Amino acid sequence: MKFTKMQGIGNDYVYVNCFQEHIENPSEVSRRISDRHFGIGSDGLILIKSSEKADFEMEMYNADGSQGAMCGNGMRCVGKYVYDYGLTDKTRISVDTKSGIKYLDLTVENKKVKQVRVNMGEPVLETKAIPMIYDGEKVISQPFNVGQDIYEITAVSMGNPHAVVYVDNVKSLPLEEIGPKFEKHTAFPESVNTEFVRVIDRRTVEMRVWERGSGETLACGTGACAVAVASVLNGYTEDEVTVRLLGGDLKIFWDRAENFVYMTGPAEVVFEGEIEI
Ligand SMILES: N[C@H](CCC[C@H](N)C(=O)O)C(=O)O
Repeated sequence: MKFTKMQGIGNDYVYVNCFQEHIENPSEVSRRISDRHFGIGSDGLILIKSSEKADFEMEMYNADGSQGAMCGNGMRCVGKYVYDYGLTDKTRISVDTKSGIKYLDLTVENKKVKQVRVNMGEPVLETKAIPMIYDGEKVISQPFNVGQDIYEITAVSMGNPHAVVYVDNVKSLPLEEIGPKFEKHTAFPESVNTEFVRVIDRRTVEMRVWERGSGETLACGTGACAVAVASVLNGYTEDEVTVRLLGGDLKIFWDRAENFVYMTGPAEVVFEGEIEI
């Protein structure tokens, strides 16, 4: 199987061009190749496929083999791949996903994509659509027992579920310990991606993320969007926020008039390779 290793601010996936390759069992392949010692090493697998409804389709799998519905950092890398590798010469493209069609604007320098702006769609707050088991329509800074502690959660879906928690210090968080407790929490029947956020000022936040199916990653694009929406809803920031993640920064803008969330950031190729699967 030929692959391209790419990363979006450190959120790294193995990309397979399914116009050329056919993957029988993507969940198993994702588990195998994601291992950072016995495989290629990645946060998961992303398949670039043809689509009847859009220019392309993105199919995404986490490192544990579970299929995700949407991947923001991955979407930027898909935009870079299809342009740089000659699958399209358009700089405005559409990519279908399990959470609907997303629209991308590609910024090209010297015939290569340097930056991508993605319309990530509408944030979803209704608990049944997150999905989240809760006796109420929305969860905005509501207290929940997680393990032995109480955390205030704001729940947002960007096509995948997110629990946003505000803390005073993200660096000292025992993420390995508390992350799995959120991931397995019974309030989230389809599990959840959890973001721990410190507000720096009205235009800047910093965060770490424990991802459903992948553990801590250096960045999460959909998570950064969920954090921006939660920060506006809680009155902490303006509608345009710089989200500082371990792997780099993302610019997020929640256009309240359109109710679309825009994410802008880089995408890079790390290396190309071939592996027996
Ligand atoms: N890292 C991705 C999110 C992956 C979400 C996945 N962990 C799931 O929802 O199952 C991003 O940049 O948006």
